[in-house]
Amino acid sequence: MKEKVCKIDESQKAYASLFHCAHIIFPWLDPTELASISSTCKTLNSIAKSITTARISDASRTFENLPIPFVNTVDDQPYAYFNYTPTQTLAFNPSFSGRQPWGGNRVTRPGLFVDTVVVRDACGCGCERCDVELECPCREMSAPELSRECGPSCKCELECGNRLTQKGIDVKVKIVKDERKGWGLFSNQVIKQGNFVCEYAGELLTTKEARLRQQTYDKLAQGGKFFPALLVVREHLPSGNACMRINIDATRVGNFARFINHSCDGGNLSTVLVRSSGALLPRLCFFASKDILEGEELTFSYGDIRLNKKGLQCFCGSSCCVGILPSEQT
Ligand SMILES: C[S@@+](CC[C@H](N)C(=O)[O-])C[C@H]1O[C@@H](n2cnc3c(N)ncnc32)[C@H](O)[C@@H]1O
Repeated sequence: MKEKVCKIDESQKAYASLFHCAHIIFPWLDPTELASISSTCKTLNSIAKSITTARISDASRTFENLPIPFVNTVDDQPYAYFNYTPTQTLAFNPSFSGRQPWGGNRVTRPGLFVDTVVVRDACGCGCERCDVELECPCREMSAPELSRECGPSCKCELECGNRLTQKGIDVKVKIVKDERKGWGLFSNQVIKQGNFVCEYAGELLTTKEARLRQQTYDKLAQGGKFFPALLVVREHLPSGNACMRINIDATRVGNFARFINHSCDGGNLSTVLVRSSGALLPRLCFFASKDILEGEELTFSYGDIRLNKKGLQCFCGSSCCVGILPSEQT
């Protein structure tokens, strides 16, 4: 009798260890791995299900202030899988296959991402309260589509009134699947014209690397199942000549802005390059260009140039739709 009790203890211990290990390991698995391991036994299946439910409920892995849920009523893909960064990051090696835990009980920053690339000894402001000090030098605007905020070289902290785009998301959004456009970003509340929506975060690439990746992405996108998110931003001089080019690739590593689809009518978002004092590069930020209703899709124009006349078909549905997505020489 005594021996039997011991045996039960042992198997209970083994079961508890399996349960414990699964909770640690499963958040690191990709959807295919999770699906195959969940078919092995009932317990693992229920742990995998709880991970999937948590992933569906928040694309941002709690990196953002508000959860960003996935909604899919068109097929059985519950969520899109990618690595998350809330702000821009240096490029990873092309062979990078990094993973982040997602959907577990504990969320820890995996140390995968670098902070803002700063300029050492750059000038910043010395204000105590930039929102009341009108003379704050960081406030000056250099162009209508370029805004300036306080940054890493300033004395003020994140609570400063002149760091609007650095505090993360402040509006409710969701990611909804469409049969033809793939996932898209939708508002989950009314958003007033002029409100900050989000930054476009991803890997910062050299132009050489951007061109290489674009070639690969173009081929993969032909199949209709791959959605690249490489954005090229050009900063222009008043003369109209481009003076700086930034390549942001949110395909493998990015934030929820990677789900914003194109609209030929310009959509309801405008892009602004935001420079912050002491940061080497500006960040691309989206603001509401008009009042946006709850449930409306958030879109912007990917550009006007369509070099590839046989490019991907556009399904924006606007009255001025050109029929193909913008494409230009990267
Ligand atoms: C930045 S991603 C947008 C999110 C993407 N729909 C997804 O599922 O991940 C850009 C890609 O989405 C698709 N896309 C964006 N706007 C579209 C549109 N108006 N019509 C058709 N496809 C679109 C194209 O495949 C494009 O390369």
